[in-house]
Amino acid sequence: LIDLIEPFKIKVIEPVRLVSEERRKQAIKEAGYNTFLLLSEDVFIDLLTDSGTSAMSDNQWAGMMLGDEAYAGSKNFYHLEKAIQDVLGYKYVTPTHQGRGAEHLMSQALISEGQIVPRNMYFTTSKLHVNIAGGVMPDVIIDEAHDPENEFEFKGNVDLLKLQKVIDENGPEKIAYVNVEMNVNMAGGQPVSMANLRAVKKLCDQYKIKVIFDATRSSENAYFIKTREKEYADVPIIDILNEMMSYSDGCIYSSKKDCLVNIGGFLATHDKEIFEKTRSMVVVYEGLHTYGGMAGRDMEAVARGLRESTQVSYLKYRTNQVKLLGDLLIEGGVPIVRPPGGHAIFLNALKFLPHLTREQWPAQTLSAAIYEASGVRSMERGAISKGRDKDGNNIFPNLELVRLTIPRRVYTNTHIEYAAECIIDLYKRRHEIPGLKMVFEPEYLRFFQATFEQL
Ligand SMILES: Cc1ncc(COP(=O)(O)O)c(/C=N/[C@@H](Cc2ccccc2)C(=O)O)c1O
Repeated sequence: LIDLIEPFKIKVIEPVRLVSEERRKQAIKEAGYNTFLLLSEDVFIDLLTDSGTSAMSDNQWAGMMLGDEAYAGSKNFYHLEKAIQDVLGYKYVTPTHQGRGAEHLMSQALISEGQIVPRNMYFTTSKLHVNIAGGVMPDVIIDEAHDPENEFEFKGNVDLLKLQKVIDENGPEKIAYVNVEMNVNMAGGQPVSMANLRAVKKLCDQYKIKVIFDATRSSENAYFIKTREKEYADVPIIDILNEMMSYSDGCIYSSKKDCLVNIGGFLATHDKEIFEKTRSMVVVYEGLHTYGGMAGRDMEAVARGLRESTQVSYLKYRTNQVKLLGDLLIEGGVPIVRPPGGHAIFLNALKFLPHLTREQWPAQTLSAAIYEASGVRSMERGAISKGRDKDGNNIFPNLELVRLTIPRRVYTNTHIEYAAECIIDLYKRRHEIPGLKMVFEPEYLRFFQATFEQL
């Protein structure tokens, strides 16, 4: 039990309720079988995302009362800058309203038409911002990441041979930067090892290619380095993070995850040139360079949350709660991506619903069926998220997944057990679940707003 014990006690609660099965059937139909379109009040346990859904600490809430809402030079910005310098080791900080703001600035600043941004594995908004800036984003992740059952403990690693091939085939000048995400979301929340980060930087330095991290879940990645790379067993998380970031030129960071806040983002860098480019642009798209679309109080909450995210007792509880869900599902025979990720458990929808064709959207079908059966909301992370290729054809990735994403410091293990039990029950009657057909497809990031009907 000691591995699961919460390093906090609860002071404020927010009531949740399980609406009737009849209402759930109606609600998911009204939402076009897209969990993004459900009303929060119809959701019992919300495992859609870990983004912006954490519970803040008393320390962070106290910080909210210290918001310096000066338009320029807010003291909260300097607290945020100091926290990033201390925890991540970057000297320069550009605040943004959330991760996409930082992705927009970074891609606009560093990419010219036709350039390439190799990344371990794509993320939807990251890829779109690279495309908007005129670039392409080939995946260079190791093959193990595409095998849901493979138990390699650093499935987020960059495949150095694949990266070398992209450089050799296109020439280093065509590479805008190499982009490495930590606890790779689309691979199942899978970490990158310190050894791999070091090797990627060494390779890129040979060609003077910049390395930019997506550090959105880097505290949880640091915890996996501490627990899985033996030389780091006794190294403090803050020192592991500093070393990780030393193998990059800069990062984008959606504060809505590991920084334990409801809104916020930033771009941080060791490189004065990147800083000056992005700082000049932030005033066009986000706000002044000392608030970047955040209120002072929000910057204070991020500064305090980033520091809190380096506490081992918290990271141990957090990642073990995710693993609890994974272990319960494995015990129940439910196919999931292994090993359990840092922020979520990913169901293998192809194995869960083998009677459906890819055009019946197994992952979309499963996430809707889970909600109807249990009131638990999850997110489709398969072909609907992957989208279409440049010829407009649907892409059907190996990883047709449903993400059960655990918010930080929000749900108890009883909630986790309830979700597992309901999914195991659904698995037993999986052959009864009909597929879906898409009836509306928006232009961008279709998974947010597409609607479906049951076949
Ligand atoms: C590795 C990584 N990098 C950047 C961002 C953007 O940050 P932001 O603009 O949201 O702050 C995200 C956001 N991830 C959220 C929200 C989301 C976003 C798009 C599709 C589905 C869900 C999620 O995974 O739930 C991320 O995971």
